[in-house]
Amino acid sequence: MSLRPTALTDPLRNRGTAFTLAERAELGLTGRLPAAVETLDEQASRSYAQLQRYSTDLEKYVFLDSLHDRNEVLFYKVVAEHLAELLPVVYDPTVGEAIKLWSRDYRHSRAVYLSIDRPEDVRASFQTLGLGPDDVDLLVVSDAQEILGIGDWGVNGTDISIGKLAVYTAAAGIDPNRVIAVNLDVGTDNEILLNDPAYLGNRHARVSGQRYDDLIRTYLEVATELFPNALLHFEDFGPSNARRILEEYRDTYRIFNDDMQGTGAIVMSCVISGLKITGQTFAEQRLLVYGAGTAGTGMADQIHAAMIRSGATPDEAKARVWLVDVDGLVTDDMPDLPNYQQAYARPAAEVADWPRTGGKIDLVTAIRQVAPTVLIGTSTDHNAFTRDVVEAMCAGVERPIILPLSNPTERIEAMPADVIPQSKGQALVATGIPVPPVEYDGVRYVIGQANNALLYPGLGLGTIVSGARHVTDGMLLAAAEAVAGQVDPTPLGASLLPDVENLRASSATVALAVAKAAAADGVATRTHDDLVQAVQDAMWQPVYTPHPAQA
Ligand SMILES: NC(=O)C1=CN([C@@H]2O[C@H](COP(=O)(O)OP(=O)(O)OC[C@H]3O[C@@H](n4cnc5c(N)ncnc54)[C@H](O)[C@@H]3O)[C@@H](O)[C@H]2O)C=CC1
Ligand SMILES: CC(=O)C(=O)O
Ligand SMILES: [Mg+2]
Repeated sequence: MSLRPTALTDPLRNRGTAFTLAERAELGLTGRLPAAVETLDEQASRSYAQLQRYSTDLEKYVFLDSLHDRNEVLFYKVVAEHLAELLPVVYDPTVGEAIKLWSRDYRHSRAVYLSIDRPEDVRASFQTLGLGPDDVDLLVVSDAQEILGIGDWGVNGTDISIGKLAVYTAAAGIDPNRVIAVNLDVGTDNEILLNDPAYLGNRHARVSGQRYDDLIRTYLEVATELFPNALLHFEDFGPSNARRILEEYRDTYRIFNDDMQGTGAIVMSCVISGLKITGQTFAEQRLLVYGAGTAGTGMADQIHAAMIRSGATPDEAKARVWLVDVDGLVTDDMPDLPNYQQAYARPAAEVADWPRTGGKIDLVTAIRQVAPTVLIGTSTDHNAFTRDVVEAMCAGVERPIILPLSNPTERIEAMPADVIPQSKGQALVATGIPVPPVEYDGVRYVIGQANNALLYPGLGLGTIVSGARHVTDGMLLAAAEAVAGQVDPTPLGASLLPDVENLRASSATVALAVAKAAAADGVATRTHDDLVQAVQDAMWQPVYTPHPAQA
């Protein structure tokens, strides 16, 4: 029996058993479906019940991934109805497990693959989609060098672009018909992949230097020329490339680096909430970042800028930031200091008499010397925030903000179930992964999820609605304040961030603030009489609209 492509095989058009008899006749589907005509609600109940039969999150991921490839509306209906439960399945942390197995479990190909070995194919690869200049709002691209906290996964990292896009749609109603997931396959340095016969990517080491830079430039030029209104989201690039690309191109193209800017902004939200409790200003903070790569230095940049806005001079602000990386406290006498750490390297003379272990100033020592008000973990160093670390933080300040942000679960610096009791309930904690509340001394501590997923969907929606030419610092700050503005963190045990359950409403609020900031910064290209309504109207809903053939 021949199974030629039909509306049943196109996930963007497919409705399965929800196709009416008239639609079935119109679309050439007569006799191709069982007799029942179901509602979307009935289909969603069945799919959710099917999902419950799987016991592991990875199995659930595979089930939802195939639903996504079968019927896009139904997939988003199920995810939207169970957002807090399913976000960790379609996204972080489960997506990390799926990425490790991606080539072996290869099922489908909804992304665009751009190969370093065929740069001449970039344009043709996008043209195969048959999309016009007004058809695309958003592209998410990754070269997969630093996927979450699990490192280099080459073409397997395609699923991070797809997962980030799924969150854009589930959380902020970005139209899934108007997005493109992209993998830049520049090779991989992951020996496991290079020696795995099942690996599907370019089987050579990562290419860097001029050829890499040329591919990035070609991608930016071609994507912008073909889809001039689209936001170009960069995800999980290595620290040096992430920063270089953002700095070089952010004034020319509409680009956004989620790990630097999105994470920086969600951390800003946490600190804004924390300061409502401590009653301090940004200029009074002392920030220690443990793991000074893409995300860590991106956060340092945004908190440094906030210190200046709240009254510190640039030098005073810089003197309130400390980075600790693999070689301990980052100082300006260290050889081969990467460019992204240089701005915050401490003068060696300043720390000459600080105690050293194995020649380096370790995390606990730095905390004892500095008494940070904010400790951020973006190191991938699992369990690095030991009891000693937490106690040293509490010895320095009354209510330390402690943010173990590394993903996925096997990389997190500390679990709140340990940090809360170790700090006797004093630490203000948020994590990158979702974690349950902690009961301690009769109080229920709700732990906010400081994952950029709470921020970037609304930021993207606001950028699209306003047609912003660039993503400005003002838009990032507006997003951070809009997220923090949705919670009252002052009751004991309250979360620093809004609940994931309310993510859709939260994203709309963020989008509104971002669109206003785009206008204030002079980068908006679209004006709306009623911005609130414009944001609502822009949010795609998982419903079956009248079929074109019936409309
Ligand atoms: N919560 C969130 O929204 C986000 C969390 N992250 C997480 O942050 C972590 C880092 O991500 P990226 O910055 O993209 O990676 P990266 O590779 O750019 O940075 C990691 C940094 O940690 C350092 N490091 C590694 N081992 C260390 C150790 N034992 N002690 C001290 N420093 C160490 C590395 O030298 C590097 O400078 C990942 O786990 C990632 O999942 C990243 C972006 C967003
Ligand atoms: C959340 C995220 O973007 C990361 O862990 O890389
Ligand atoms: Mg990331």
